[in-house]
Amino acid sequence: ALYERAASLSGLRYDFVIVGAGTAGNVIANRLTEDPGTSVLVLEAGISNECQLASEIPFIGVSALTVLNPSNWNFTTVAEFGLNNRMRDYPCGFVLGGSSSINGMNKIFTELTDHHNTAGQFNPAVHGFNGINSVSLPGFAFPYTPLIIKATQQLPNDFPFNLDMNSGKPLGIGFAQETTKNGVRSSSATSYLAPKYINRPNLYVLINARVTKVVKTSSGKQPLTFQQVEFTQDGFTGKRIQIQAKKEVILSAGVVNTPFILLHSGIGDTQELARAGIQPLLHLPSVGKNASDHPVTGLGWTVNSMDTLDEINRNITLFNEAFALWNETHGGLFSTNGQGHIGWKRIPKTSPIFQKFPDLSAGPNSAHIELLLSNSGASGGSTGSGFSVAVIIVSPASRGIIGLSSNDPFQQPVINTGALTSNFDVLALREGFKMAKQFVTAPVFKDYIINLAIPAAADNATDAEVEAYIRNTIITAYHITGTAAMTAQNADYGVVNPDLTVKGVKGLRIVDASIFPFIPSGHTQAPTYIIAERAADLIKAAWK
Ligand SMILES: Cc1cc2nc3c(=O)[nH]c(=O)nc-3n(C[C@H](O)[C@H](O)[C@H](O)COP(=O)(O)OP(=O)(O)OC[C@H]3O[C@@H](n4cnc5c(N)ncnc54)[C@H](O)[C@@H]3O)c2cc1C
Repeated sequence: ALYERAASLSGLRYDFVIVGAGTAGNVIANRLTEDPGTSVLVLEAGISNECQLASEIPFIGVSALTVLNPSNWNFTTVAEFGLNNRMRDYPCGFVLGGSSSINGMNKIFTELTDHHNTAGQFNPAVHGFNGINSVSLPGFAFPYTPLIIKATQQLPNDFPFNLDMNSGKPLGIGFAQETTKNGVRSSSATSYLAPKYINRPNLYVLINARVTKVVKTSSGKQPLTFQQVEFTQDGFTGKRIQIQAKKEVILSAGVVNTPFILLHSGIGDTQELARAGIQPLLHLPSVGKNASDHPVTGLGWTVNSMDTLDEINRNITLFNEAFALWNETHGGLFSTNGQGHIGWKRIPKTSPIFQKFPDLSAGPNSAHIELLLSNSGASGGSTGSGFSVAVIIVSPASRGIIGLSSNDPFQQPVINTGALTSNFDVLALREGFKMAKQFVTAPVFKDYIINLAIPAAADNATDAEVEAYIRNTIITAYHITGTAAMTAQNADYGVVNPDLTVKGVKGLRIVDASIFPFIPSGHTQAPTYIIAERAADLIKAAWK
């Protein structure tokens, strides 16, 4: 059941204690409690997802929830060197479902389970249909779809149509797939913690419970063991409560908070810990390092059409009509995340980039660049209509860090995504601009595209001007990963072993997006669900 206060819990000892009821944490909670003899407590710092309308409505979710909001940790990065010392908001979910309750819902690699395949926009042969989390196609016909499809026919070599980007072969342009069900967001909370699961008598989920550290339970010469967590429900000065795990503590607090909790527990770089005034217990210098993110910039064009999504973004009457339709039917534009089509492209092998840098993509079928095609202007201007392409580098070379600002677990972590600190990423984004500009040369756009709305990225702009535009406009795809990276058992770096146990420690495992050694060349929520499903099997096998 769901609990609000620790005093209502049945006790202070459970087989497994999971920190974070987010994307991964809820999968583990669900799978481990399939065995009625296994007790699981999940501690979630954030609020309940019940009655969070903005989270439910796919179209407004990201824009409403990435600004200052109770469902969001509302983090801010440090001034980032590669971004001309800009600081940026860095949202993470502070709610049941974690980031799956506030994210953009774009889904790469999973099942489709509902009824939106109205015109053959995906390949049923490559999907399962019984998954717990739901995936759908947009239940709304975007006005630009015929143009996009025609363009793939006119430029088939560079922009082939891809019937299903989740077939394992993502390259090309196809229909977006999203984590929605019948027009409503499907998060790990609405799916893996659905009533039939959360009502299991062996599953306890406590909200408003902020874990401050994991606690060493071994003494003397025993292996270093962490089978206890400390949390509070009443802020910095609140009473600390200790909970014991009979078998394991599983950290699923996400890419920022998982390394933050490890550091506050004395696990990390001993010098960094000592500087922050934390007693070092285990020297594991990779904790918080290797942060990898997908930087996003983009191009926009004005178009010769009134049939775009620009009007709804500025006309409150139209907005309210679409909202009313969603309220009545869960249909219409608001039933989608607004993303009709996505493209995945490789930078050609012959590009001079690869004379200076290695190819960091995962393989010959993995993209370097993602092109998110939007049926509206880049900045939702007050007049006119547009078409825009968000250009994202999905095989970035830059790496950042999550660190400590003090020994106070209520201070926000130091977040430096390291964006654009490798020149590879700047050069790759310039290649992405060329791809986006080439796409709109398809004859079908001749009477549609009027002009590029961004002079700083015009064809006659200098390389320095384009680079300045990129550094000044980069936002994030919110795909940070890798801060507790998995490496081989005997590696001299990394944070977790291939079974996701923390190196050099007993009783502690990490299951969330922080364990990826390399950032996936797609979006990150589907790989996180996959990691969590696999981890649940590993944990069950370890305790059989
Ligand atoms: C705004 C946004 C948009 C995104 N858009 C997309 C998208 O369109 N497609 C896509 O594939 N991916 C997207 N992502 C990324 C994707 O959602 C994440 O990679 C994924 O959800 C991470 O899952 P996780 O389990 O690692 O962490 P989370 O899902 O963030 O879960 C961590 C949980 O731990 C809790 N927690 C943290 N610290 C503590 C503590 N001290 N005590 C107790 N609980 C704690 C948090 O509150 C949270 O509930 C987006 C992310 C964001 C933030």
